[in-house]
Amino acid sequence: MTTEGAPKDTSPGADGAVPAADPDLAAAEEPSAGDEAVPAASEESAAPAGAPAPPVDRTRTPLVELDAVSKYYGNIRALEGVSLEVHAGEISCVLGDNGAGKSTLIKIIAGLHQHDAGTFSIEGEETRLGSPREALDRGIATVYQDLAVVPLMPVWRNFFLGSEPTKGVGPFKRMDVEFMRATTHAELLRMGIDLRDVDQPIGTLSGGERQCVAIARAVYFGAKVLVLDEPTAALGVKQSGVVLKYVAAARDAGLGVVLITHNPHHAYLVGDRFVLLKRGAMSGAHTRAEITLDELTRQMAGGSELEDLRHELERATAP
Ligand SMILES: Nc1ncnc2c1ncn2[C@@H]1O[C@H](COP(=O)(O)OP(=O)(O)OP(=O)(O)O)[C@@H](O)[C@H]1O
Repeated sequence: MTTEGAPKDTSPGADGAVPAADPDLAAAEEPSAGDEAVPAASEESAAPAGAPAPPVDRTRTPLVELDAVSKYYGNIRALEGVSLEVHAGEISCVLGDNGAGKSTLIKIIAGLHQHDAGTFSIEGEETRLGSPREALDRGIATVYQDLAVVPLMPVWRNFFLGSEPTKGVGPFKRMDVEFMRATTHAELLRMGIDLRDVDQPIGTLSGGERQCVAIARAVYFGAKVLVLDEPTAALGVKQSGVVLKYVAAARDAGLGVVLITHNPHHAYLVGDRFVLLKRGAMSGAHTRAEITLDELTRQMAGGSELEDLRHELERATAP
């Protein structure tokens, strides 16, 4: 996996309940005895059943804020005028089709690329990140879709990869294996992941479980902002539900989450804010209270373009 950072100070407990608005996900079977129930919600609301979506507080300083950010690769406009707010305890979803600019946006937030125009602020301070290491030091952890795990190494070893604690001094210094085992088990449990054997090679876990371990790792290492690159893209319905539950658990632990996805159903299950990208530009930005799942889906599907196409087809086939 590819998240790392400084060991955390504190973080509150997580409760991973995710309301289900996607009928397929709502129907998904629960993964293990340790998992909590996924109550079904109407598609108009992803707040817990019956409760209205909490109002978005526009006065707080975001953990991360992009304001009219642009990025060009030579003549290619990868991003233009894109704005995004990421708040503690909230999930900001970035939706877009292939080539929309999602990866470019991640790379700017993760410190791999720098923006060409606009502003990028972390906790109110305008910033230009020089490297992924700098992003991590500022509390931004990115979990990529193709997690860089060592498949044959145990789960606990992957959990601490690159940040292994040691005990003893001088020639007696060695990795604190017992601490790593116990901590990995406890941290996964705290996120609601009851992995019976943390000694099993991480390669034996499902793709969804590996995503969950990466999320738990970011929380443990004290990330303030968690960027998730299409965490459900390669997963089936059931596994997607499990991963979204842990995305919500990270949010409930107080992190600000950026969820990149092309699936409006997945976004609406957990999202507080939605930014839609199309060919590098922002085609919409909404808080949860401002948009329904139907409308989000329509906009993602290129609502007005589809309408135009339908009219054209009707004209073309008219007698
Ligand atoms: N290194 C690069 N050099 C030149 N053009 C690039 C580079 N990276 C991305 N692009 C272009 O920038 C645009 C946005 O690409 P980006 O990868 O950010 O989109 P995306 O939404 O992540 O797409 P996908 O879902 O297919 O990964 C595309 O037109 C792409 O071809």
